[in-house]
Amino acid sequence: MIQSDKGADPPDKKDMKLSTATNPQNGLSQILRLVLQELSLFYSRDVNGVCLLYDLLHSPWLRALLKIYDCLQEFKEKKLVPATPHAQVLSCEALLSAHDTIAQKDFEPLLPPLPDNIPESEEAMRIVCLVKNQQPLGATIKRHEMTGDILVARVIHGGLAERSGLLYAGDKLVEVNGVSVEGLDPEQVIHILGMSRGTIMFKVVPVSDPPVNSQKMVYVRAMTEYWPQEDPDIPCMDAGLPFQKGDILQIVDQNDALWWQARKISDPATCAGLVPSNHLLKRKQREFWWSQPYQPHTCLKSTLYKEEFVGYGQKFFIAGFRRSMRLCRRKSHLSPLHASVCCTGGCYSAVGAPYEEVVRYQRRPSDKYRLIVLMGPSGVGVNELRRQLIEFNPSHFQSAVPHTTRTKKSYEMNGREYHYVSKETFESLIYSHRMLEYGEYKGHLYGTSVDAVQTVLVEGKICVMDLEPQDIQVVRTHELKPYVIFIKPSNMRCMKQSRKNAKIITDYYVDMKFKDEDLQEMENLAQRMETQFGQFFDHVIVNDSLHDACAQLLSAIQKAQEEPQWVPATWISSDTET
Ligand SMILES: Nc1ncnc2c1ncn2[C@@H]1O[C@H](COP(=O)(O)OP(=O)(O)OP(=O)(O)O)[C@@H](O)[C@H]1O
Repeated sequence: MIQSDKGADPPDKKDMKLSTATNPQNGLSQILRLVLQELSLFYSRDVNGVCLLYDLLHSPWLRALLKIYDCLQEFKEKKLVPATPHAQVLSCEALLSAHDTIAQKDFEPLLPPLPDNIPESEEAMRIVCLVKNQQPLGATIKRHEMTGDILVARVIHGGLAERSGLLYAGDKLVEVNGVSVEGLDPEQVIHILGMSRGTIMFKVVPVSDPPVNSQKMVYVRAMTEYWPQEDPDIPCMDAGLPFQKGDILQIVDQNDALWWQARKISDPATCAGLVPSNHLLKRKQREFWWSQPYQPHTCLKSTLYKEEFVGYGQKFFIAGFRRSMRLCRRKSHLSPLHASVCCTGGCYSAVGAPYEEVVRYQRRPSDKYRLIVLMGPSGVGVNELRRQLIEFNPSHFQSAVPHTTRTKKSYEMNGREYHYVSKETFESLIYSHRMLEYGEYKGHLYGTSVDAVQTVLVEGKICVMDLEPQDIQVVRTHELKPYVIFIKPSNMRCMKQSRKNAKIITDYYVDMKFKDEDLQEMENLAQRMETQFGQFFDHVIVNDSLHDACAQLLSAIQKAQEEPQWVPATWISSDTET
């Protein structure tokens, strides 16, 4: 039996490969030697035995021989054969002929000689041939107000015309596909272009100084929306780029004071489009797009006041969940104090800058964590999610301890539930812009200070705070680099189901169940918040299933801290740490 013949075992496959690779001769003679050795053992055996045949077929040397045969066969098939027996001679001749043509400047087609008597005023023409494909040509034309000439108004970045490098803004069109454009309207020229198939030939008088785009690429966040179809002023509606609040745009050309060229970073492959410049959009916003100011939740009226210890009854104490603090937050916009400071403090007005310059920011492991801001309509679950997050990992996530002017109760501790301060101290914090949010409730002031947030961040923890949207501009500083997560209700049908046992907090009822009107109000408010403040939201989570929403929140926070994000450019340029 071959199995018993251990002494004649072939060297293992790996070694065989190695030795074959270093010296093919050695490997082959080794195999052949093995074959002869093995064959000698077969002489004395019964040639009719099935076992013999079995052993023979399973013997490693036979397989090795078959492999060698396959390799030889493959090599024979692969052998390269020249396409023609004279290939080498032919290629040599072609090279020499090309060399001679270039050396003798023997180019075709031969152009007729220039006439001797060209008047000085004769304009040089350029003939441009573009092959039309599915894409637009990427250029706009206009009629010169004085001369009536048809001019290339702008060449769109990334379009066919720009990529050809042959058409420039300011070039004068003379002919399109052999048809003179003299006296035609731009619309008639567009019609000729629309009718043409395949190649389009332009005869142009080139502009004397083609514009050079030396500006650096700028990225901006759209703080408003823009719909070219609804803008009667846009020079070419088809070339317009629509965008929504919060879209990140790459501004590729700012040569024109009124109309910039931009592309969305979510769609980088497409050619650019026209967008109003910062100056123009600001003007348009003032003229047409004054959106209705946001009206926060005002339906809660104080009648019966009963202190409720929201924040207790958990496994441990978490600051910033007190009922009075939460009710006060909702009313903060109504406070006259808030209004007076807010206006001098540069809070967001409905007509703010339409574009905000942004850059990519990647937090370094040694940097403090970014502040996490949760916001959403009252009752959507902002506090529930914040509480779950802190309970999930209290050594990693924490709330800031708020300030209040009310007196400390016997069971409270200064710096645990609140920082208890005098009205004067509280107001001086407001006037020195050290309060991120504040409000008045039942004659007392409540609020969260920058320092309270910094205390959490300096400890190397992630500070998670709940904020009303009208306070968003106050926290948007390079110091805190907030990442804003909007918590959104799902549709009414799902909310009715998921909020069956949920309790709403009001200042006259404790543990009141959600009514349909509450859910409807929540949905309306969420829509208004999104419309007015959507540009500030870095991430949106629909809070339907609490479990899913928590998981999404955790993952969003991780991304905010560990992955590059678009942030206002001012946060980075004024950041001494980076
Ligand atoms: N996904 C959810 N499924 C079921 N119940 C939820 C969900 N999210 C929140 N709740 C419940 O809804 C109620 C209101 O939530 P929460 O107190 O967090 O609201 P809120 O957004 O903080 O509003 P407010 O600031 O007015 O208190 C609570 O009883 C909470 O447990």
